[in-house]
Amino acid sequence: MSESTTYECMKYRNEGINRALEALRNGKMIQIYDSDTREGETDLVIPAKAVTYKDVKWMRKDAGGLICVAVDPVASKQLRLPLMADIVREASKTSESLGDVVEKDGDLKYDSHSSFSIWVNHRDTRTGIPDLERALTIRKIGEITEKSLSGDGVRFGNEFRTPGHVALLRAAERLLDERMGQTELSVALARMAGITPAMVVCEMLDDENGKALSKENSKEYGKEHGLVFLEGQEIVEAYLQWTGARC
Ligand SMILES: O=C(CO)[C@H](O)[C@H](O)COP(=O)(O)O
Ligand SMILES: [Mg+2]
Ligand SMILES: [Mg+2]
Repeated sequence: MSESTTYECMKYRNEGINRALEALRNGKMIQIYDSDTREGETDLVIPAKAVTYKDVKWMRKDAGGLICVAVDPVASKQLRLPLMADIVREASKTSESLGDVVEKDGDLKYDSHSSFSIWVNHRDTRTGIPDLERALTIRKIGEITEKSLSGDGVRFGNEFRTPGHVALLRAAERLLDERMGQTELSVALARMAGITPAMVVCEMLDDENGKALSKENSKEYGKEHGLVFLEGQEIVEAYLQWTGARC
């Protein structure tokens, strides 16, 4: 059986996973909550290639966190997307003040390191911030990820410039074996769905109390908007099933 049809034979005991994969294949939004012991945050999540300016508006107004695109580790390597912390560490060799500020072991209370890469705009944008322009940059990140994974020798800098207004996140090389942030959880789901593994994530924040939106309120929001809500552990278990699957 070919790679692209592998997912068709997979059905998961967890109905939420089946529904989430179906939604993602149809370019629809879902929610991913990482875990009570990590950030304790829920992100809105949608495939980059499917994003329209209305989705950017939705994330900006209803979620309110950072709008980022998580990129598969294989594509990240081929596209030479660096971790921002590595760039700053390198630059600190000639600028001492950067050495003070760069992320160090133990800095993050919820993980070993952040997944932030560079911030980009597509070269066809003007300022890069309006919903239409961010949507264009995001879709183009989806397209270049797809091209890169299909073996096209693409050059990231031909299409994008940095600094920009869309944050790239580089998924960990060993994906869920290494890190269980929404960066890796969303990319794992994309692989399972058989879609391009470039995924938009945006944290849901609470307008009333200044905190991240609680799990309960995120679920309630999801019910009102017909979104599938998944927790990190559910994705980890399904991904294990997927990686061990022989159809
Ligand atoms: O910090 C973030 C970027 O705004 C978000 O938490 C996002 O979910 C991706 O990060 P992570 O993989 O660490 O959860
Ligand atoms: Mg975070
Ligand atoms: Mg997160």
